[in-house]
Amino acid sequence: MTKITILGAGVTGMTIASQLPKDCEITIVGQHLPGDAPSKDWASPWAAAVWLGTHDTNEYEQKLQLDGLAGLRQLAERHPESSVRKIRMREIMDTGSPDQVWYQGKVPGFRWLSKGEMPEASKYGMTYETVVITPPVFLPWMRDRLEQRGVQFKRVCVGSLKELEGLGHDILINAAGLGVRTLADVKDSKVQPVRLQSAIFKHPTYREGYVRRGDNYYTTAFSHLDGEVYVGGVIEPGSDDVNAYDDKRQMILDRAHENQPDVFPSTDLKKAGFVRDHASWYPARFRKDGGVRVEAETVGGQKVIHAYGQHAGGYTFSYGIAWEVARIVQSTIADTRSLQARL
Ligand SMILES: Cc1cc2nc3c(=O)[nH]c(=O)nc-3n(C[C@H](O)[C@H](O)[C@H](O)COP(=O)(O)OP(=O)(O)OC[C@H]3O[C@@H](n4cnc5c(N)ncnc54)[C@H](O)[C@@H]3O)c2cc1C
Repeated sequence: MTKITILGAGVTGMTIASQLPKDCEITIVGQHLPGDAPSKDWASPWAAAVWLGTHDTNEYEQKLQLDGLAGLRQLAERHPESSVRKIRMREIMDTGSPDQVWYQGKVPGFRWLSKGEMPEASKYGMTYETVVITPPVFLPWMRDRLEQRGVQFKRVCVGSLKELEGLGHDILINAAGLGVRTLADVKDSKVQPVRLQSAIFKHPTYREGYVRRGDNYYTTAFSHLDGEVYVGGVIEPGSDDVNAYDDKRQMILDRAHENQPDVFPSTDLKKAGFVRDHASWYPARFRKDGGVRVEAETVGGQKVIHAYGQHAGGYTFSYGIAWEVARIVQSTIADTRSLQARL
């Protein structure tokens, strides 16, 4: 039986574990595990979390994202208790051109918006069916399912991949998110934190997703289909500051009001149903720095498969990365077997 250790118990590590061959013995190790008290030292519990096509991506990353949507849609259909649910998204673009929308015609229910469906100043827009996830439900649900199928979880904090060697695995999967910056034998400084301040509002009837993008701004309103709406946001690449600031909170509501006055009729936080701040960071490896990294490498004698760097898209890329890693694992096992057969 092939022994596999996965470093990282976020959405990336766990989705990978869920897609590995049944005859593998899998242990997930991490400093933070699903079910822990809330901590802002990892990203997965703090995602918005919707499938949203990342615009600045290459063909390979686009495939990973489409596979991500396919996997999440299957969960929505077969396991609604996972919190994954289908939702309609509306994207309004004040920048770029329609030919940059690589997912046109590739995601369910895609259609361009008519002029009358968009603000006058906008260039173009689209709507399609996507998914929304509630991380505090999804992460423990996935952990439970994996444990029921024999996957072990261990709390471990390491300074390098080398420190995991003693676990005796055949393959080590590195899904450590921002941790890859500091692991001594990875030290990928191209991965950086991106701070995102958003806010949660109560809204009993709003049940869709909305995004408006411009050159230097973006605004979002994602219903979680449970009476709460995630309203974003202020993005600051390079910062891991998890504090929420008054002026930014007000700016978020002002923009929501400007874009969807029917949903957010007041710019008064109390009247608008403000519930709480939502400020955290996600690990990103931008396209110019190589983008998402899914590849095998031998590190200090260990067979390692890296899986990290997916912009604001750990959920968007989840099953895409998991299927790609599973494919690399299968071919690594096949190579090892044929090598053994020749000896
Ligand atoms: C406000 C916000 C909104 C977002 N919205 C979306 C969205 O709508 N859609 C979407 O797809 N994504 C979204 N994201 C991004 C998403 O949250 C991340 O891409 C995703 O969570 C990354 O998951 P991960 O498993 O790779 O890393 P993480 O969740 O950070 O997990 C890393 C794991 O590695 C472990 N680890 C790291 N270093 C070490 C070490 N040295 N020793 C031991 N363990 C270690 C950690 O303890 C943890 O278990 C959002 C993020 C934020 C903050």
